[in-house]
Amino acid sequence: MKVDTTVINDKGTREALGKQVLLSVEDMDITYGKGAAAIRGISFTISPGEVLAIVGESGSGKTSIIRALLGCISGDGQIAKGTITFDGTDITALTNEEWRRYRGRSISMIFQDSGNALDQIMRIGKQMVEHISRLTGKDKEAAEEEARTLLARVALPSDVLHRYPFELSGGQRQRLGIAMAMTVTPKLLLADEPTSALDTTTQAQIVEELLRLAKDKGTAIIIVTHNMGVAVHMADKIMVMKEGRVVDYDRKNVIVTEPKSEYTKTLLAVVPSLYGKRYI
Ligand SMILES: Nc1ncnc2c1ncn2[C@@H]1O[C@H](COP(=O)(O)OP(=O)(O)OP(=O)(O)O)[C@@H](O)[C@H]1O
Repeated sequence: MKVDTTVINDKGTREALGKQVLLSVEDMDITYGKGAAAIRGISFTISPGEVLAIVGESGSGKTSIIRALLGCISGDGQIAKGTITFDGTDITALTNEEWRRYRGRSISMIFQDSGNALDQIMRIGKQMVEHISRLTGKDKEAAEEEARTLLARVALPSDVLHRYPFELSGGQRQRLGIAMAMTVTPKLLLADEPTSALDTTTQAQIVEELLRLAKDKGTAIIIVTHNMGVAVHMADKIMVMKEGRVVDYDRKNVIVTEPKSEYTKTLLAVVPSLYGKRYI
């Protein structure tokens, strides 16, 4: 089995990587129904502790790629071509049972509306304790302690444990979903517009928490965002998508200083006015 052990260096050429590549996607096409491939020729790699941002306008294919990595492309979508190698295994060939083992443990996901996936009429404490016990094997007391720690990490008070999801605001529910996704330290965390529903202060806090996860625990993070400012702030590598194709993919500093496509230049042009020079 071939695992890509190269990265794109600052000069835009591939070079051998000292550390192991965690995920390697090679020449992947995704089709929906019988039509031509909606997503074409996707190739990228990510190493432990690295943050990759996938940026692009609505419909450019970001969510399809994330879903392919989770084995759950929506509708009649499928991987028509290419390979996805995760931790040395070709995950395009997994059985449903094997997928279940991967999801939540090795690969975690934060959706745009993570909080809405919760049972709205079951107390949050009960849901968290069950979730933590199932993934970690901890007893009720230890799981409750862990639940408090996770809530603190996303700036939610521990009295949330006694409440129901429907009693929280949308932003609080999203933070709760993010806390649950952090229950185990996944090797790979996929985050699809994780902060778009949150106010600016909470967004910054969640971004810092995600970056800490990458730095301290070596979790590789793929963040999907339409916001180039967030990508430039967070990511080590940036992949820019347009109409189902990659138009730029490189280390952040290369994307910022020498973008290849006009589209990337357009996205970058609005960043300083929105976020100030400190992100560049
Ligand atoms: N279930 C589906 N059936 C048919 N086509 C689909 C389906 N899901 C996505 N597509 C098509 O695939 C392409 C990429 O969509 P995708 O949702 O991956 O884009 P996106 O960049 O994540 O968009 P957004 O930012 O709006 O979430 C689009 O042309 C879309 O119409």
